[in-house]
Amino acid sequence: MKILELDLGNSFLKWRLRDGAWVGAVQRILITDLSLDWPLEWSGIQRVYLAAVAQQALQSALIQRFQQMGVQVELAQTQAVCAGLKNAYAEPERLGVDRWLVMLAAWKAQPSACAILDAGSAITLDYIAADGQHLGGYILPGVSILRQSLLNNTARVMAGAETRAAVLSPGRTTDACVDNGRLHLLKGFVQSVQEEAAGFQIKRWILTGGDGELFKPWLPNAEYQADLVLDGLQWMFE
Ligand SMILES: Nc1ncnc2c1ncn2[C@@H]1O[C@H](COP(=O)(O)OP(=O)(O)O)[C@@H](O)[C@H]1O
Ligand SMILES: CC(C)(COP(=O)(O)O)[C@@H](O)C(=O)NCCC(=O)O
Ligand SMILES: [K+]
Repeated sequence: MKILELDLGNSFLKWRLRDGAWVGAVQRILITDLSLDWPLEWSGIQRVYLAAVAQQALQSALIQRFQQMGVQVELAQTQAVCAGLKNAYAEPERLGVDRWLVMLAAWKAQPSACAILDAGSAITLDYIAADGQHLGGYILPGVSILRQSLLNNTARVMAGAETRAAVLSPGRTTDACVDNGRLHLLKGFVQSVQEEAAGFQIKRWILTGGDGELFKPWLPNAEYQADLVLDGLQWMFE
């Protein structure tokens, strides 16, 4: 059966095709480049699995497009419990479905204590204990949002195009001060949560999300897995 897996985040729509054991390459498009008449070039798809945390209107428009093609869309919903993984939220459905799916994918791949850092539009961190209990987590502004919110709320901090050329040393231009400052902030966060995770007996670290690579130097033993949201969809529906 030909399945289309979709991850509608706050910055990008990511997708891949799956047919039995065959899995296609992941592709992505910026949400701002998505129009309602965006061509859906897929043919012969029998099902669509969708994880969405973007605006409701966009989610509904996407679902409607597939329905017009006669294709059923399975919309992922955050669960309270699945496969021994237990959501920490008192109102489980309020936990972002992308967070739930990355936890599910990590837990299914290896049911052991872990910390999962997902650096997308927002940065999320979630802890899972050895018995599958989600211990909760954190939501932070993402790498781009951090910079953009600074530029948007100050009159004279004017930086040029965004780069990833930052270093951990004092800047001598506005650009360098902004970018290097952000790097220090993120490193400090990672160091702080590593201490906390150790207190929870968590040694396994997993990195994901569009900006996941940026965190690698501070988490050298982390597994980097680019497509955990899409991986999680399979576990939810099959
Ligand atoms: N052209 C781009 N436009 C916007 N963000 C980009 C771009 N290239 C890389 N990024 C980075 O990718 C991040 C989004 O990563 P991703 O995991 O795909 O997010 P989401 O799941 O929230 O859509 C952004 O926060 C930004 O830092
Ligand atoms: C925290 C998020 C914005 C992350 O989204 P993303 O960066 O992947 O676009 C998303 O998981 C979300 O909207 N969560 C709902 C609030 C919560 O998880 O408590
Ligand atoms: K994210």
